[in-house]
Amino acid sequence: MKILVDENMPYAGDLFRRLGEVKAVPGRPIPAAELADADALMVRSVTKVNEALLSGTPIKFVGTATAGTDHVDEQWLQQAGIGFSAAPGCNAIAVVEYVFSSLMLLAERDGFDLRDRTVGIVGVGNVGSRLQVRLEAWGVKTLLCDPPRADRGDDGEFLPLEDLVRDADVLTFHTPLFKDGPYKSWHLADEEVISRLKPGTILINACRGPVVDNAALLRRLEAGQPLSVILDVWEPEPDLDVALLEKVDIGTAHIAGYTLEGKARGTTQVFEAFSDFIGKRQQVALDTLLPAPEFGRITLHGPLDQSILKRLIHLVYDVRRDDALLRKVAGIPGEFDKLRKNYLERREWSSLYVQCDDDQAATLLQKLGFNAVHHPIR
Ligand SMILES: NC(=O)c1ccc[n+]([C@@H]2O[C@H](COP(=O)([O-])OP(=O)(O)OC[C@H]3O[C@@H](n4cnc5c(N)ncnc54)[C@H](O)[C@@H]3O)[C@@H](O)[C@H]2O)c1
Ligand SMILES: O=C(O)[C@H](O)[C@H](O)COP(=O)(O)O
Repeated sequence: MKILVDENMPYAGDLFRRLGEVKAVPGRPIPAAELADADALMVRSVTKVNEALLSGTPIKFVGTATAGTDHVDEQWLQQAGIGFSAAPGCNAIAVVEYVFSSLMLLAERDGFDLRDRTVGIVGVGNVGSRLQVRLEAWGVKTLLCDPPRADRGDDGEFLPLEDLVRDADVLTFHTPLFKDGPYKSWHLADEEVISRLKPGTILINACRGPVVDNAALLRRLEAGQPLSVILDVWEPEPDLDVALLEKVDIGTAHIAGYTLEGKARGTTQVFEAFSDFIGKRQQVALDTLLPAPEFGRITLHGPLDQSILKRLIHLVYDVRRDDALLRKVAGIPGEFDKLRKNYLERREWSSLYVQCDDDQAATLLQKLGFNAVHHPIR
């Protein structure tokens, strides 16, 4: 059995080799000749999976090691009898930590306490709900918008987008990209929505570029609308508008989900789904794959305040490194994808063991996702 895996899928070789012959290939585009004799295809979000790619090939299963699935024509796969699995939630923690890393940066730069701000979360799924939990653990008020969940009658107070636009100081988007249908999210933040944002609003897009109308956003910023903007995703990718990048406060190359843990979870989720599909069910413990982190252990004296939390967060991951890397190469063909391919190792907060002599600091850090313990420190 021949299994094609995207070359940007850590641990894929080691895992899929247990099931067959593995060939690592570029994802943008997948070399057509490799598909001619392959049985399974494991992709990332850069590969459009549809009839044009797979018709006439022997592919029987497609896995995408990503949360988003807008690059996959699931309806066609189903009618073609091709098995499919995504990796829901695999990188949700990474995106949450990206958002925190960015907000801590702006809080320090602009001199505000995050706990005095209200954060509007649009899309309260794997990412949005984890973001809500961590923000609330830190004492930040959140407002939630998720029409599909509201319509399903899920617990929680779900508000219309207009309310978040009116009342939130930070508006952060975490929806799938739906180009049409009842929950269309294409240009959810259009020119009208953007123009109604309060002065000083922080606008974040870490889901899919076209959820925010990039041309409209640039027009509003050029017209002097006072916003802070954090963009991890762009319309279009990889050829983002450099003029927009120059106007945003933080701009990165679609890497919000790129922790080692997030990528490893993505790979293991599709590996497990494929092993199940072929009737050779296997499970993988994530910690057997991951190396020791660069910073493994730290001691913290006394209580936790925003400045200390900011330093802890940035010790594990400081978004400025990815912002600087993108600004250096933006506009040069091929460089956006190269940044993503050669992404520097990044870990999640849980990789940092924090020994605290303050009980409350330890409890709070645990709630925020650090591996914290309360222990007297000599
Ligand atoms: N930048 C990155 O690296 C990165 C990483 C992970 C996910 N993503 C993107 O973020 C999206 C969200 O990720 P997730 O794991 O939370 O997905 P998810 O499917 O778990 O959650 C998405 C939520 O959005 C809601 N939603 C759908 N349409 C909506 C609309 N029109 N308005 C408001 N809410 C709506 C859904 O009901 C759901 O609760 C993914 O689909 C993916 O495209 C990006
Ligand atoms: O949908 C996702 O999971 C993310 O957007 C993911 O991080 C995208 O990364 P890629 O698949 O493009 O490497």
